[in-house]
Amino acid sequence: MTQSVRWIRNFVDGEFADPDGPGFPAVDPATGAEFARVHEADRELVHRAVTGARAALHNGWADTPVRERTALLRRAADRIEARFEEFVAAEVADTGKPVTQARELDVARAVANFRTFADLIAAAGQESFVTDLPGGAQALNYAVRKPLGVVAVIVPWNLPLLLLTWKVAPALGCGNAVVVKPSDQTPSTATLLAEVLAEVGLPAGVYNVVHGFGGDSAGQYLTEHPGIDGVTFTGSSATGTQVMRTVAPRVRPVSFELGGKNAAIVFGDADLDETLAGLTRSVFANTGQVCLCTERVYVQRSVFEDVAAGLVERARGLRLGDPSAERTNTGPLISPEHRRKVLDYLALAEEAGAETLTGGGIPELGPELDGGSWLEPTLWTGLTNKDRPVREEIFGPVAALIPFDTEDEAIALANDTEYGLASSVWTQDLRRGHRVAQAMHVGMSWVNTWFLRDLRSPFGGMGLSGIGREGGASSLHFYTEPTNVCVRL
Ligand SMILES: NC(=O)c1ccc[n+]([C@@H]2O[C@H](COP(=O)([O-])OP(=O)(O)OC[C@H]3O[C@@H](n4cnc5c(N)ncnc54)[C@H](O)[C@@H]3O)[C@@H](O)[C@H]2O)c1
Ligand SMILES: O=C/C=C/C=C(\O)C(=O)O
Repeated sequence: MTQSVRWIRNFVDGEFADPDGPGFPAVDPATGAEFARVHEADRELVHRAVTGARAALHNGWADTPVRERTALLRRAADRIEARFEEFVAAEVADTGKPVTQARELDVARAVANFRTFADLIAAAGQESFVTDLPGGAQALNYAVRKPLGVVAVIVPWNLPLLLLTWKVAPALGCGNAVVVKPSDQTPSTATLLAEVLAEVGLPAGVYNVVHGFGGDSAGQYLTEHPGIDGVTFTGSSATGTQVMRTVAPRVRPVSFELGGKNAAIVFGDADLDETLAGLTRSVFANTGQVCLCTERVYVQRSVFEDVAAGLVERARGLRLGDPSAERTNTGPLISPEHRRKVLDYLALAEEAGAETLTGGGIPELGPELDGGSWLEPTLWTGLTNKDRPVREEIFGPVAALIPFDTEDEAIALANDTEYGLASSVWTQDLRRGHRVAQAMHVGMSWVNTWFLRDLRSPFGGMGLSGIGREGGASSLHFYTEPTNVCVRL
């Protein structure tokens, strides 16, 4: 008897939609096994999603009172909590990440994203000014913010639910309708979120999911659709360039969270244990597949050997294995193709004369897992800022350790990049911590910590790392259009 196939479905205009065709596989990166099929949205279904979203806006969603919208966001948070383990299982199946991380980061942040924006939107005021005119007259200037409209939401595969809800929560809370295009590699939680939003009463057409790929597929059909009022995109810088080119003719606003080549600077006075713990997270979290991850570690020469030895010890202590095991803290890369890309950088590093302090190969984890996209956590020395593995984003569990002597030299080395996303500075001299953190050409700079988040603060990067910011008022500004009214009194 043929085993029945489980399908991951599109969600359009309030209903699940199953276009004809073979679909594409949903694969568990930990084992390499296909566990479901995904219905691929065609151009017609994307068109239905965009036009249905527009209709939903005009059928009342855009005029829904703020308190109703924020109450719905809170219900969504509560419902995700009620179905927490379903979301964890879906995220682990798609990404192979450890169940402990999916619980503590990915799904927990989805709940926090909805609650944070419910609070922020409920409390948001409007800008207004009393304008003094010559002769004692006055005018009143006030801005009313209206929804941007139909927003294309395109997200990557590394933190699928976290990044999806980081966009959808403020977008819906501000009265927009969204058409979501998840990564083809991590389709599950976007569809599960569709169930939840329908359960909590979101009107049909306000949240839509179209599955597929980028170019010549759902991603491109969506961004080139004339019915889109804006695009919020998180992904690689190269794709960001393509998306920007696609929407340019219609001058649509874009919010871009793109790639990075993030640096850490470790000064000789840093607290060694705290720094090693922080760097182990910043280099190897999510198997190095976090946009904020550190791939360049600049260490003051006086402590270089101690930091290198300590990081090697911690890298070797990471526990790769069955994602469902509580002891596992490191998963696979997302796919064989991505692992091939990271392995190519390992080869480039060897050619450039790197010394591999630890890792550099494919671990043997036993027959259950050897079909997965596993890679040993890897650290190099012997590279410089001129080498491609130090200049280009790798997006894997690898980092180059490079010595420096002076503060000015460290700042120059860290800023020597076309990216500008994140950095971390490790020192017990907090005046130096503030000074160096502010000298970084990045959107986010941490001191003696990493990836510590206040969701009200601006998140994002500059240069090749993106356009605009998300979080707090930054999100509310992107997902609304202000009209300033001036009344002569
Ligand atoms: N700055 C951030 O906050 C942040 C967060 C996570 C990941 N990222 C970046 O994302 C990258 C890894 O994710 P990825 O491999 O999924 O990125 P990607 O750019 O390949 O894909 C991202 C999304 O865009 C879609 N897409 C691809 N081509 C498209 C096109 N022409 N038109 C419309 N959509 C298209 C993909 O299907 C996917 O859903 C890394 O570069 C990482 O740095 C950045
Ligand atoms: O991989 C990128 C991580 C992005 C994280 C956030 O957008 C966040 O913490 O809000």
